[in-house]
Amino acid sequence: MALITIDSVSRVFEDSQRKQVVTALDNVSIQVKRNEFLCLLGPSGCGKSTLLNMIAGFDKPSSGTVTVGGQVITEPGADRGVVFQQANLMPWLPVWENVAFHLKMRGASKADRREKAQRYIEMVGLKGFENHFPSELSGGMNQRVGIARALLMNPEVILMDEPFGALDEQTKMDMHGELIRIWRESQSTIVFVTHGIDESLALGTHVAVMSARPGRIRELLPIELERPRDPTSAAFNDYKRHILSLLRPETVKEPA
Ligand SMILES: Nc1ncnc2c1ncn2[C@@H]1O[C@H](COP(=O)(O)OP(=O)(O)OP(=O)(O)O)[C@@H](O)[C@H]1O
Repeated sequence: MALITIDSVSRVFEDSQRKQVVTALDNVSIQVKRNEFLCLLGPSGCGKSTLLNMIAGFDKPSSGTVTVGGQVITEPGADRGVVFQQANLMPWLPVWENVAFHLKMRGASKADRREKAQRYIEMVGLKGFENHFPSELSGGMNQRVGIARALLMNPEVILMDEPFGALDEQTKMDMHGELIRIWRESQSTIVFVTHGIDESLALGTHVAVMSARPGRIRELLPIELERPRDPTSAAFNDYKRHILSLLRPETVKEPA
């Protein structure tokens, strides 16, 4: 049984300023099972964030439905944690308070927040930095705080929108390894938006390759590569070649 079902979802935006309509997603259907790691891959503007936002409950389909655990999504919920490209931390709060921020909103005591935060701070490898402030941490460390904050609510699904987009290549590769460890440890289900082919192949159990606007699913690929994945291996590059061919603009056939 699928945990997430995206069923015939379309999303049309009305651009009133330019007096035009934009079809961001056109009849998209995907299913994600528990513990899968789905990467949504496609060119800029193909509707990846729009799709993720609908799973998060920040936006609604123009037609079709998104269900998580059998419930039709109409609003955000604690069953779905979201990690954005920017960690969006509170600069005036130390790491542990940022991690436990949602608990504070729910009125949990300081002792309870501190204790609950610790487990996730350790899970993302930030032990020793509990009392640091965001400005004292690197970009990668701030993203770890954002991931710990999302994990703390113990969500069934973690939704990530290009979370490592602003990081340098080496830090990004380190974070990939960390994220796979966290995904396994937390036994969560992840939907991860990226426009990086290598990133999608480093992470996903599945890669959904999307076409340029209007966004459609060109192919949903199960990725059968052993971990840790070697981006120089022949098998990795076979997948890469196939994805590149899917992303290449369709060539116009000459008339016979
Ligand atoms: N609120 C909105 N109003 C009007 N158009 C929108 C809105 N949100 C998104 N769009 C349009 O829908 C299309 C898909 O946008 P979306 O941000 O989902 O793409 P994306 O694949 O995530 O792009 P990127 O990789 O550049 O972040 C784009 O053409 C965008 O301009």
